[in-house]
Amino acid sequence: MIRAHSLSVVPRLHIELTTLSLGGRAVLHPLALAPVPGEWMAVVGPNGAGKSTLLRTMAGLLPFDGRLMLDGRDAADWPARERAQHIAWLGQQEITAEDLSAYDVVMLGRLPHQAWLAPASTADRAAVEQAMQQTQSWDWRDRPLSRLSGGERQRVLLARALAVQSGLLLMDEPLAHLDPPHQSDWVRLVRERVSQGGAVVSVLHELNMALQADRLVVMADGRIVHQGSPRDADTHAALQDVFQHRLMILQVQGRWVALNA
Ligand SMILES: Nc1ncnc2c1ncn2[C@@H]1O[C@H](COP(=O)(O)OP(=O)(O)OP(=O)(O)O)[C@@H](O)[C@H]1O
Repeated sequence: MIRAHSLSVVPRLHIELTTLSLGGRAVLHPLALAPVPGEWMAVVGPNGAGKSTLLRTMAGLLPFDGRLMLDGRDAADWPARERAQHIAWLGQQEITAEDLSAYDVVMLGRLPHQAWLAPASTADRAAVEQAMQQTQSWDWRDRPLSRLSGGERQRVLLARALAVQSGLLLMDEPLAHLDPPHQSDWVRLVRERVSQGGAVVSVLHELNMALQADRLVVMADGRIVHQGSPRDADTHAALQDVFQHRLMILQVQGRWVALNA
């Protein structure tokens, strides 16, 4: 695996939310969260807990009552291009141009760095190749997205988020469709990002992957009910609570794993 570009700027994001409503119903309740540079945060919780909504809110994609601050300034006051250089987003079931080649999809990640209608620079092309090599999607760079499998497509979309070379990476269910070796590769990529000082926040259903994060954010009913180390007993207790004690959390060869009870 090749090394990622070093991260020059890692912005501090901080959300303080009072409420967020969708379709006239409050789905997020008072909460605060601040990703830490050099840390991988995994957001977990049962279906409908509000994980994706929280992540979309942090990406500035949903209006809410409260404050979203980026480096001490209201995120809405940042020029959109500059903000997009600092925060990369990998969403679920994103609508993408299916006819674009995988290469061109990843190049979309470079838009925040490009002048209006300017051709891709050498740095843009290098960033795209590096991201596609890192996700092992370079071999199908010429194929349209519509002709890729679910997992292949997810690796292209992950490469697009990596190609932004942002200090903050927000990913909603990044492991969807990935087979076990590529899930492990994703964890290695995240580890590499945070070792360079980047901040990563991921919503994950795969608890065994989430238990490898630096911090677990446990959600239920639109609230953060616990934040802590995945190694702490109180974090395990919070997980047990939100999943109705239908889990076993065990240590196997030094690693915490969750099994369905
Ligand atoms: N467009 C919408 N209009 C109304 N309610 C919505 C809308 N989108 C989501 N919700 C509701 O908001 C709540 C939180 O949804 P969200 O997708 O954030 O949950 P989640 O924790 O990511 O769930 P999952 O694990 O199932 O992906 C759910 O109760 C959901 O039904």
